[in-house]
Amino acid sequence: MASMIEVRNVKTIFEERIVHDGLNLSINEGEIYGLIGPSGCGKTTLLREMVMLQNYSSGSIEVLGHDLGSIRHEEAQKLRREWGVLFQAGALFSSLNIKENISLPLKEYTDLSQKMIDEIVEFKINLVGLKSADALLYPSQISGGMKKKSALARALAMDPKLLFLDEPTSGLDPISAREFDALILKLRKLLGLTIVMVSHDLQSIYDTLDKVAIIDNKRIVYEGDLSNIKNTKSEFIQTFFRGNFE
Ligand SMILES: Nc1ncnc2c1ncn2[C@@H]1O[C@H](COP(=O)(O)OP(=O)(O)OP(=O)(O)O)[C@@H](O)[C@H]1O
Repeated sequence: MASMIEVRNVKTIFEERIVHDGLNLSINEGEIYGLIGPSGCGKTTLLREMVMLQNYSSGSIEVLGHDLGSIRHEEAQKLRREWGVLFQAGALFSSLNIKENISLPLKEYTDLSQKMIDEIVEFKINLVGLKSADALLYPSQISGGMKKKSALARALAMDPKLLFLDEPTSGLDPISAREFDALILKLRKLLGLTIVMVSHDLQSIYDTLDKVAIIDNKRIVYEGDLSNIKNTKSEFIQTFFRGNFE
């Protein structure tokens, strides 16, 4: 299995505060990989480091074979097109309709014709389970579930190999959350994506993740699949999973 992301001995220090004290993990092609841990343990920070939105203090992160610590500007620009990111807030532009939101990366990174862009956007809208007629709605006119789907369609606009999701089901009602989980599984199968996901949603964790890294006390206390997790001595793990191991 090809390795997509390698995190080696990563330390992250904000002023005096040590957030990560030597993280190691590896994410393989085709995996849905979860980052789990107590609030404030640095899950979002690690995700941001993986997509070059945040610097780490030492160690190394390699994404698709590129060492982010020594990457050149042009190479970095190219690499950014290889992934899609769905942040917690969804972050759609409120002044743009769904179609315009999804078109943004295609306009920014490609010189495709408007007709071509329209076709790609139409395809992505259907791919995430929205209707073609939704394309002209503005973010204020759609439900939370539809916002997440629209943001996901935008993250997929450039046909990325890698997809980063920060708590994708947070704020969704249980039905929409399960629908979103099913969508993620479908997309992985259909597009062969590798997915890195921060999550607090126990159902989502069990239903979608192949492998997890649990961050606690600044370190990875567990990396592996969920079936072996119950034997790990960690107060967070025992509390979080409430003894409900698979
Ligand atoms: N740019 C920054 N400058 C200073 N401190 C920061 C910065 N970014 C994050 N932090 C701190 O790093 C710690 C980890 O934050 P992070 O958001 O990564 O945690 P998290 O595990 O994702 O939390 P949650 O589950 O609550 O979203 C927090 O204490 C946060 O305040």
